[in-house]
Amino acid sequence: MDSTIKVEQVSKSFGKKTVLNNVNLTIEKGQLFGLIGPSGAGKTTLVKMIVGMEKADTGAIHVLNEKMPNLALLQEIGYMAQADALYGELTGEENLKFFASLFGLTKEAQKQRLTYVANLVNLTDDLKKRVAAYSGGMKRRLSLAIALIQDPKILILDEPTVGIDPELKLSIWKEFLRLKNEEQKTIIVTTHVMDEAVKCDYVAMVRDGRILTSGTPTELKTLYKTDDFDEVFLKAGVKHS
Ligand SMILES: Nc1ncnc2c1ncn2[C@@H]1O[C@H](COP(=O)(O)OP(=O)(O)OP(=O)(O)O)[C@@H](O)[C@H]1O
Repeated sequence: MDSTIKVEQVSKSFGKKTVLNNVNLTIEKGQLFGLIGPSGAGKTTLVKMIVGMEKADTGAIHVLNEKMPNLALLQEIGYMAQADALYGELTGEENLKFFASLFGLTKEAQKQRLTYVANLVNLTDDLKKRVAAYSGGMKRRLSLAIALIQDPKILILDEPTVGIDPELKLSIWKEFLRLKNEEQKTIIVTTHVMDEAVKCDYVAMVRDGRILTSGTPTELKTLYKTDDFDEVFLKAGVKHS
């Protein structure tokens, strides 16, 4: 098995509610993979299972050929959750140092990564401020920086650009593309914004716990005979309703 992430026949329920229903996905090394779908579709549950924070009821998930969940793989997976998990009483820098210390980085490597990630998300000048005094967008940016701190092979980013202004959003997407193209990172991004979907190499559209359709943005536009990605989603939904 050579794919970086393989999700096979995965289903998950919470109580009586089926949240994921027989999901299959294959994500290759160096791919920027978009999980697109409305609120409640099951995207967060799916990425949490890939990270190893939730367990599938049935089916299997493999990351870098290891069956998930697997604690040893946390070093290789940078995860940015939808809700920021930050220490408000600490400064931005202290938060970054804390998370860096969880991974096996030398002091020098920690310093270099800290400077790089802070600069990347435009927080260098705010590192000495307490996180409790950060705006919502600054907290998102700090969460993104934390996901990148250990230089993982895989990045799993749950709605990474929500609450971030358009200019920074563009520069963050530029960096995702650079990480993928130059460093062969494998990146999963969840979003409900279609202009982000078209930037992905491969897109899976999720609704009601099922993958409605998947393919490259160009393949999907051809398949559904439209240039408008919103319309692809609507047409895929009608086909499966
Ligand atoms: N721990 C849980 N217990 C019970 N229900 C849950 C739990 N986690 C998620 N759900 C339910 O599962 C469904 C899918 O939620 P999920 O967060 O995966 O969707 P999503 O596509 O990420 O939506 P959003 O874009 O709003 O985050 C929702 O109906 C949600 O209420």
